[in-house]
Amino acid sequence: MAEACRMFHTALTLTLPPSFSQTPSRHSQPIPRRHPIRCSISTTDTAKTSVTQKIPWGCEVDSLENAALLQKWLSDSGLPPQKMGIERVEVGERGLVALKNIRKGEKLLFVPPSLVITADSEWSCTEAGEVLKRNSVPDWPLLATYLIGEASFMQSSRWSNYISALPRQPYSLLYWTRAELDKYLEASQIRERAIERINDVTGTYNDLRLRIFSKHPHLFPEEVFNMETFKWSFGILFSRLVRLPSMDEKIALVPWADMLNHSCEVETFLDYDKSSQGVVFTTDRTYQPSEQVFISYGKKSNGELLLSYGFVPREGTNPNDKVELLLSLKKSDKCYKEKSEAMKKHGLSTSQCFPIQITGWPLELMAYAYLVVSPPSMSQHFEEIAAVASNKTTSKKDIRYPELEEQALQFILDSCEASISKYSKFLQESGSMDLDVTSPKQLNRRVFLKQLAVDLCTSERRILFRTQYILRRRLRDIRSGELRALRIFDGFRKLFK
Ligand SMILES: C[S@@+](CC[C@H](N)C(=O)[O-])C[C@H]1O[C@@H](n2cnc3c(N)ncnc32)[C@H](O)[C@@H]1O
Repeated sequence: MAEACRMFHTALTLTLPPSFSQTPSRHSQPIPRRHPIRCSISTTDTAKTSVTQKIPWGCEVDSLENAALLQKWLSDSGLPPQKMGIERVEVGERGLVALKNIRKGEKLLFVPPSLVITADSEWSCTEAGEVLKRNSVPDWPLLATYLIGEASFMQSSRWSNYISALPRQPYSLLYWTRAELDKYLEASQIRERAIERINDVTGTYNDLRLRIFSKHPHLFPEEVFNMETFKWSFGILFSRLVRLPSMDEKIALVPWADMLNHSCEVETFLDYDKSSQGVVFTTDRTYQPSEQVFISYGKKSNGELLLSYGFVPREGTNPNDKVELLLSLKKSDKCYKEKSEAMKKHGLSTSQCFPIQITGWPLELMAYAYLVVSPPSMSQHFEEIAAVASNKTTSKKDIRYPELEEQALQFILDSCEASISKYSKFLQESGSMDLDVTSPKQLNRRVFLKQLAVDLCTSERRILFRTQYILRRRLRDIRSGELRALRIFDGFRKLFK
């Protein structure tokens, strides 16, 4: 799923194209009967009421009964015999476990295209699909609507066994309220990403409602297609949708394959295999019977994994972990106007985030720091530095201003320390908890969210501590080098005297 899941962190343009044709459907087909469902219409505070009471499909996250029915339906529908079975597992609640010895380099799964859900899948209500396609609804909102539509048909949908095995409430930051995000993720930039994502999903739903659903209420009744059900379907898409590079980069829900959990220690991902004509992955290690089999959801940081999948890997196990460091240009800067204009011109903001890994930080961050600390005498270079900071330049990237280096590093260090103190404040206040989050069902929601936040903040602060250490050492070296140079210069002066 690595490649496939890379899509989840690309900027998501959920909003629909501005011009929606309102042409009525050419051929109206009888609409299959929907099972009566009672979904409440859009709520503003999502956590006040549990979604479990609202979404009448799907199952508890650890339900094996529905998973067994899924497994049987898949076999009856053409899924070849498998070397793995769905079981309750320690990491990820349900997962695929080896039933036999599995070799390294073996291809597994072979899910045929007929069992894969894409934007081209047939709708139980053909007319609804046609309306969306006629309105050029992009794949993500189209699939979200498709999933709700199929779910509402329950047994009459061909995907009913699949949908019944999906979690009724996927783990996702979409289900955190604004108050919970503010309280638990105040220190982390993931909070902003979550708010942005929630707004995207809300905006997409409102857009669809305004432009399409309200015009075709017989196809998209509000009791079925509402904010609650969209939150569910987007939660499912964020945590299960994959991009299949060898299937023209199509995005797809792949039943069975989406029972595989993520491990930071493997690199293998799902893709379409043209020779066997199925979705497969190739193991990059051996598995003994009863061992859980993993794939990679992509090179994602702990924050990104929490955002889309609702979990944080064990501390220190994610080599792709990173933290976003916020750097800001002060309004009191003598060249605020010139610098902010140069930033704006290159798509930067006066408060800009840069990713930091345990192994270091990008050149863009250093360029941004140079720009912030550069004196008025360097105003002719502002544009050039901003271009490097924005990563949109084709010219040589590695700019160096030795005379500004100490100030730039000190500026980054100050920003890093300000961020560390935010994390430390949260971690101190939350107290040191040692709770097992592998069975969140038993844990009270607040404790569960708090533990996830503690895990995330601990891992992000760890990267910042390392950055702080490197910055301090570099500054110490620069300063001691300067001191040495000064002493040598002083020695020469005395000699000449
Ligand atoms: C693609 S689904 C995998 C199947 C899922 N466990 C199930 O039972 O439906 C992704 C979800 O599995 C869980 N998951 C996957 N990898 C995990 C991990 N390493 N640790 C904890 N949870 C994980 C998360 O809840 C995530 O949202």
